[in-house]
Amino acid sequence: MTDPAQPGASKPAPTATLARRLWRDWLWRRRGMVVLALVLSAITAAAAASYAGVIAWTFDKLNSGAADFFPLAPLAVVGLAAIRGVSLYLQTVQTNRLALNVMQDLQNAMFAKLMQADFARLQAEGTGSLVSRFTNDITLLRETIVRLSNNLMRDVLTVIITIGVMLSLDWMLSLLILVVYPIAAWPVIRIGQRLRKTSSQAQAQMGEVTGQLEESFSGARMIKTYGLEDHETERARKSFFERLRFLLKITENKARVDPILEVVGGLAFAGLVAFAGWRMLEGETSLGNIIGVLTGIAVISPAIRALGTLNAVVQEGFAVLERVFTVLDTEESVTTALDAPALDVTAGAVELDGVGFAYPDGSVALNKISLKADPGQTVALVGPSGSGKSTILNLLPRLYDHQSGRITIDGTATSAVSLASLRRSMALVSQDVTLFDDTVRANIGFGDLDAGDDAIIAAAKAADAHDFIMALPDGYDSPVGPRGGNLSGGQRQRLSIARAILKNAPILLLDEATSALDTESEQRVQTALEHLSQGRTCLVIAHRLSTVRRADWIYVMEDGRIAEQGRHDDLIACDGLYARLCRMQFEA
Ligand SMILES: Nc1ncnc2c1ncn2[C@@H]1O[C@H](COP(=O)(O)OP(=O)(O)OP(=O)(O)O)[C@@H](O)[C@H]1O
Repeated sequence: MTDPAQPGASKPAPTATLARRLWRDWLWRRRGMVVLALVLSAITAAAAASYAGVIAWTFDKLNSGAADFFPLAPLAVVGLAAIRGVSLYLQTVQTNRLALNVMQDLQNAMFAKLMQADFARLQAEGTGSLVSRFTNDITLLRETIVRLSNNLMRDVLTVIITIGVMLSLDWMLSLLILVVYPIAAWPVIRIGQRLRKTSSQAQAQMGEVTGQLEESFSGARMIKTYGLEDHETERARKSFFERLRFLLKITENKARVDPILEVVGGLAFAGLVAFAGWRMLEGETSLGNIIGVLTGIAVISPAIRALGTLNAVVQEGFAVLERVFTVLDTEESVTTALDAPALDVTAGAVELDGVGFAYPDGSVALNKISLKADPGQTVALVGPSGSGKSTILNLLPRLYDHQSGRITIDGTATSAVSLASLRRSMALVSQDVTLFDDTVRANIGFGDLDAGDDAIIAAAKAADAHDFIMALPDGYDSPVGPRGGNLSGGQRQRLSIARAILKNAPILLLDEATSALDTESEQRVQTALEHLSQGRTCLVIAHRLSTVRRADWIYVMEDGRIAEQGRHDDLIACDGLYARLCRMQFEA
């Protein structure tokens, strides 16, 4: 049986990058919106450009003494202003709607992609930096897209149509302007390029700052008890200073744009006045034409100015877009074939055979590890810190892929089955409990999203959590608070055990809590864990004497290898590493 709804299923080689496909699909789906925005932009631009023609016509008529024409001129201007006002409003709303839709699509695509991303990648990037992608990056991108769609369509059209009108009035004068304006663009483009680089660095640094702030606030207990307030303040001060440096650099670059445009604009205007005066004295152009061309400049100047600064904004936005597209186009490395069969756990035998693994940074964590847990057995992993115990628990649900050897469940290689089915077959109960800021019911319910109330309550009873839940103000509907902050450590652990019971997976991966709970709490957690491990194959990183005594088999790890194995009494009798660890770790 194949299992199509699986994370990490490798798809056929794409013909275009995901980002490009997304963009194409998006344009096609929203073609109506795009066309409407373009039409409204064109009307707005045409209304603006018409000012030059109307003014030229009016002054030439007045100059020729057609006094009866006079009331028509202001009426024409008012009419144009009204058309422009209405179309400007509609166009602004339409282009903003368009931009916000792009943003939402990108946000959704990026979040969905990151949810499917390799665990290694999420670990390496860090929470702060990931969050910053959705806060800073997306905000910056929204500003860019809004500016881009507002200014690019409308202003480019305004410039093109107005220049057309100006050329028809006096092509020589107009050409002079067309020669001078591009000269202004060159330094602006250079500034934009520099800005893009700085902006990219500033975004990355913002991610670091966010991560650091999170650490400082979430570690408040440790910071206070260790008296690290000054140290943290100093660390934050350095990051804020670094941020200031980047922002100042960006501000300086942006601030250069307007003065450059001002000076070049002034020069152009002076040249124009001199040239126009000379042509008029020579009788080669009319007063109406000159005033019309000047009106044209007045119309295109703000548009060109907006386009000039737009370049800087766009460069900034491109830096962000590059980061977003990199996320979208990164291929996962933990994958299975699309038609990979679902894992069928018949008994629950877990086996590692000569497994070797090094983390992405090259540090070797496991060296030819062979171990097995027979169906229904509890196998304990014991060893000094850094010996590779957690790594084994990471490899079983394929959070990371081993590089050599074989990992099998009931004889089937974990790499040959769908990731979703593999992960469905295991429940992980870790010492750092993850609770979402939701109700007690929802937090247990994550074990099985289809479970009804009865199943949730039964799981809570088996985890010895029902009584304390009923004592909460709203029972199962009580919020657990951010990170489960409304509950005690033991209560949080019992909720996570209830969640695992509800998941009802045949294989249990358990990382026993090292942090001390009070005796009563610990006893309750222990009882809950005993319920949970009944009838399941259980691999446990053991920190308690009672666990190792009860275990069917113990693997003692050292430097990524199995140093000893056996049952508790036999290993104690050998008086080797295990006996030493027992004396230090458990009996203390
Ligand atoms: N994400 C990671 N990136 C790089 N190296 C890592 C990573 N996680 C663990 N390691 C390294 O792999 C080795 C095994 O670590 P592991 O966490 O499996 O040990 P452990 O026995 O579970 O330790 P502890 O009891 O302290 O949790 C260690 O040398 C550790 O430094």
